[in-house]
Amino acid sequence: MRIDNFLSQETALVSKALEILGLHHAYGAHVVVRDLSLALAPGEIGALLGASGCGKTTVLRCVAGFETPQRGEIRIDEQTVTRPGLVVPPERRRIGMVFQDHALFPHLTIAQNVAFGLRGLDRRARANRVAEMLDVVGLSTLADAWPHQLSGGQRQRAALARALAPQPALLLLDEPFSSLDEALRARLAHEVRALLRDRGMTALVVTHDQHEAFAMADAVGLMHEGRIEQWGSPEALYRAPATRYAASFVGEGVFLRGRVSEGGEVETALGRLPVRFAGDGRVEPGASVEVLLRPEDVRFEAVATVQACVVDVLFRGAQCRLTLRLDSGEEVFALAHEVPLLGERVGVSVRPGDFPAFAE
Ligand SMILES: Nc1ncnc2c1ncn2[C@@H]1O[C@H](COP(=O)(O)OP(=O)(O)OP(=O)(O)O)[C@@H](O)[C@H]1O
Repeated sequence: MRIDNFLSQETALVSKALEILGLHHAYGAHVVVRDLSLALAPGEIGALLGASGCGKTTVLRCVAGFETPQRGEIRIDEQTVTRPGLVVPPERRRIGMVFQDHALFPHLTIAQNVAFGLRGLDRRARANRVAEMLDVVGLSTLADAWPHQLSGGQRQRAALARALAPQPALLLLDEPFSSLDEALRARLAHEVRALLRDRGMTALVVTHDQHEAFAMADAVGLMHEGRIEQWGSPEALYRAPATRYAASFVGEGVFLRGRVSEGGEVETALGRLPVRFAGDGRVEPGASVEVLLRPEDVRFEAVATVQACVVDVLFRGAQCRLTLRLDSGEEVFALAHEVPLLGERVGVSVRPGDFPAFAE
């Protein structure tokens, strides 16, 4: 057997907890999801990240069974739940859901909310499962409280316990923490990731907040106008953006103009920089390109051959983010521990390594 045949058969054998193939959905004439495909292995946490209106929630609603796409197939735990001519109803998809707005039943206690999806179990098994789930999310002492007596973060934990209680095959989370303040959001994202990993739960999170996506997911799909622009680990999205859009959406940074030299490096106002081109990786010498520089790529130094003027200082506690204007008129960010004076001229250098570059 040829090695490539062997590999493709191996790949086919790896089970998938969620598979979306060629999904296409329009509301009337307005196409919002275009030929979108993705897969999650069992226990994997994926995130769809993107600007408002790019179609993330629509993908989630198709997976949940609330929307019927015009084309494409969705498989949950190897079972087809959506394809042309077949739409399995939401309650038969073995999914759990957590939404932004808590959606707890206000007239039921927290324990009764968690028990809601457990009608198939006898009284004792149900009580045990509720107690276990409340323990998992740290709400055991609030079992008899009413939803309005809980804080926003506690309500989201309760919603998570309710979604996980029936032991779904897949958990869907739609902007789960966006109604919470920033510090709590970061803490809960981290906690929920640990909890889902612990239980081996497969999950798909939809968010416009890259910090939330990075904190929770193993793989992130950056969506743009109904398509996945890039699918990869948070590190890959940040360090090796596949497109200029991905480079500008994820993280902070600036694009520095430059020209490709004979040796494949790029001449810029910060000197000759080694680069990596996305796509097929080839750009002709002489071509105009843009090089992505993140704040941590640029160093501010007392002595350096390139000088710049400090035009802005953003104090962030442990570090400051400086905006430095180069003699070319272009501005770059740099991180610094010391705070220089506004208007001061300082030396600038670039860390060793190569940088993502995009043809103009
Ligand atoms: N039921 C609907 N009928 C008509 N248009 C809709 C409907 N639901 C969503 N849309 C439109 O489809 C587009 C994508 O919406 P969707 O909610 O999927 O995007 P999103 O990326 O989740 O955005 P947000 O983060 O703002 O929720 C938007 O332009 C929206 O106005």
